[in-house]
Amino acid sequence: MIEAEHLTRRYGRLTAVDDLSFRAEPGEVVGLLGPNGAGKSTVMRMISGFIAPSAGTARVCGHDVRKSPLAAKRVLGYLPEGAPSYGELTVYEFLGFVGRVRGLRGGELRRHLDAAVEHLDLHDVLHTTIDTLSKGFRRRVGLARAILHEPDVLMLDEPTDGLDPNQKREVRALIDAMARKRTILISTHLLEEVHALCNRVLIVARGRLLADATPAELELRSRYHGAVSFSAAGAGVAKAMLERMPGVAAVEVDPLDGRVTVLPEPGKQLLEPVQELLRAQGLKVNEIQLERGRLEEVFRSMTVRAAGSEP
Ligand SMILES: Nc1ncnc2c1ncn2[C@@H]1O[C@H](COP(=O)(O)OP(=O)(O)OP(=O)(O)O)[C@@H](O)[C@H]1O
Repeated sequence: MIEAEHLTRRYGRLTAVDDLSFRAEPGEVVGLLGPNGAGKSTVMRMISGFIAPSAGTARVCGHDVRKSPLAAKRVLGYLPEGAPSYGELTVYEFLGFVGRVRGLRGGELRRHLDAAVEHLDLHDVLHTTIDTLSKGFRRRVGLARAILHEPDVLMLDEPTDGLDPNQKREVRALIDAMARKRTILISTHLLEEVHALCNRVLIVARGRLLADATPAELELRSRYHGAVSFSAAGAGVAKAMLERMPGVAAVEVDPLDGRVTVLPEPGKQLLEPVQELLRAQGLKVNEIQLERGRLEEVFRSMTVRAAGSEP
């Protein structure tokens, strides 16, 4: 479990992290989502004990990261931004080194190494120098390093940043497999990552926590929640009629593909009335969809509002 209470970090006059409180429980993958410079890495650096908070506390599995740093580090695996490692070592040498630093020796070290290599599928590159690996494999080595001591809590700072789409998918599948019993905190600025991995999201901007919710709860806040979208030949003609329909807040037509989206007033159901109107107009609908809401729009409106709230 991770508990952050009123975490604050100031750099001179800049408050990089401002009074942030949250909990992440075992079995949860919590996404720390925010634009560049929001303070995500600073939060992780404080929880990992890498830098000290200016105020507030963090606990990892109940261990205060300031008062009991060794106990906290023992239960925490951390993949820092960019997953730095010793590039001139082979994967085997590097993980062996990390294991020894972690206090593992002999058979115990071998068992942990084997498990991490197996989990991250590193057999084929075990004796390859890290600098010569693809980015995807280097990230896997970083993840192997983070889980080597079998921690209960994992913190991954932008774990798929800089990877190509296939590598991103692979790394996400690996993280998903690690999630079962652990507490995982992932920082990202990618909404697709939240969709793919997280069961809870903390939205931060300018160091402040703007939302702590499940992706589904955030979708509820979207003005597209309950919207009906469809494409049909000649759909533009129906726009004016749809706009006049009771319960409709707005109608948008995509300038690129002509897809129509009918946005509801709060709490209004539009699927059936829209279908009825289209039928009555004799429009042949190719495909019609009821939207759950758009995380992108919620994220953008929250973070833009936060950016505008102060000089
Ligand atoms: N050592 C430092 N000295 C001064 N300012 C810093 C330092 N580290 C971070 N900052 C500032 O604190 C703010 C938060 O930075 P942080 O790296 O935590 O953001 P982030 O959300 O992780 O961004 P990114 O996604 O770009 O990595 C930024 O304005 C950054 O410039």
